[in-house]
Amino acid sequence: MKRTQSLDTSRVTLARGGRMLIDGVDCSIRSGTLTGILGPNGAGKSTLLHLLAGILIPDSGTVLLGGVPLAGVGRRARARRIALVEQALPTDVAQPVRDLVLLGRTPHRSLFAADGPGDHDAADRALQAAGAAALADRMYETLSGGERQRVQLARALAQDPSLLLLDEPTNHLDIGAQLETLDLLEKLAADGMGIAAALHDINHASASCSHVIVLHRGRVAAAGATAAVLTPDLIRTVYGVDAAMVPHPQTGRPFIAFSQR
Ligand SMILES: Nc1ncnc2c1ncn2[C@@H]1O[C@H](COP(=O)(O)OP(=O)(O)OP(=O)(O)O)[C@@H](O)[C@H]1O
Repeated sequence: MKRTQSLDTSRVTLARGGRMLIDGVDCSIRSGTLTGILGPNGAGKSTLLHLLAGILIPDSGTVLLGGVPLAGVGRRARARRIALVEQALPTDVAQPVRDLVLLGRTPHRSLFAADGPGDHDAADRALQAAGAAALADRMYETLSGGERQRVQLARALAQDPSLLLLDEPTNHLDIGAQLETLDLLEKLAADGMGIAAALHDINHASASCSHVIVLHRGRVAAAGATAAVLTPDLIRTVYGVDAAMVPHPQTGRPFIAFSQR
């Protein structure tokens, strides 16, 4: 079981070029939950993830890690608790996959120490969990987009974080790999990790996320338990499309059929 951990934002704002990208956002990511961050293109999903990861500093408001201002947590201490898988994956990394995944262990080692057996075990477990074990000896730059996605997830898991932030983690993946990834995220959350994932596929959120935060033009349009938040009204307001909900024939969870208004 992971150490209990939380990320909270309180009235967080960020402006760029005279525009509010994030405008007074309050949100919470809790241990043991898988939270989908939803919203149309440009709504602020990636920006919010970067604020939660401490990569961007808010203009006003606070981000709290376990109740402590994130701004005061050092980089290594932060990296021991929070891992981020970015949307734009690097392509020009001339490195074997195993070495790249081992980089996830850096925050856990003393500054100039070499990788120990524990680090190699953690990297192997992460590669296995992310479905990337067969890629361990490949050069990263020769991988396909979907293979890179798995390897970056493995690097983040090797970091052994309490909080995992992912920007469109099913991007580039075929349907089988998408479902495997969502299943893995659900299992990690059930095991105590706090996970937030920006998702475009609302049905992925409906099927897998315990909670959702729906952003619209940099603000929270709605947040809470997934089934309560994802209503046809909300979807119409935020995405401008009609939505009909039916129970999924296998899981019983809401399945959403979309149509243009
Ligand atoms: N450095 C910047 N300067 C100016 N505008 C920016 C900057 N970074 C992001 N933006 C704008 O902020 C808005 C939010 O961007 P963000 O990437 O967070 O959206 P998103 O919800 O992740 O979008 P998508 O679904 O398209 O990935 C967009 O309109 C984007 O153009």
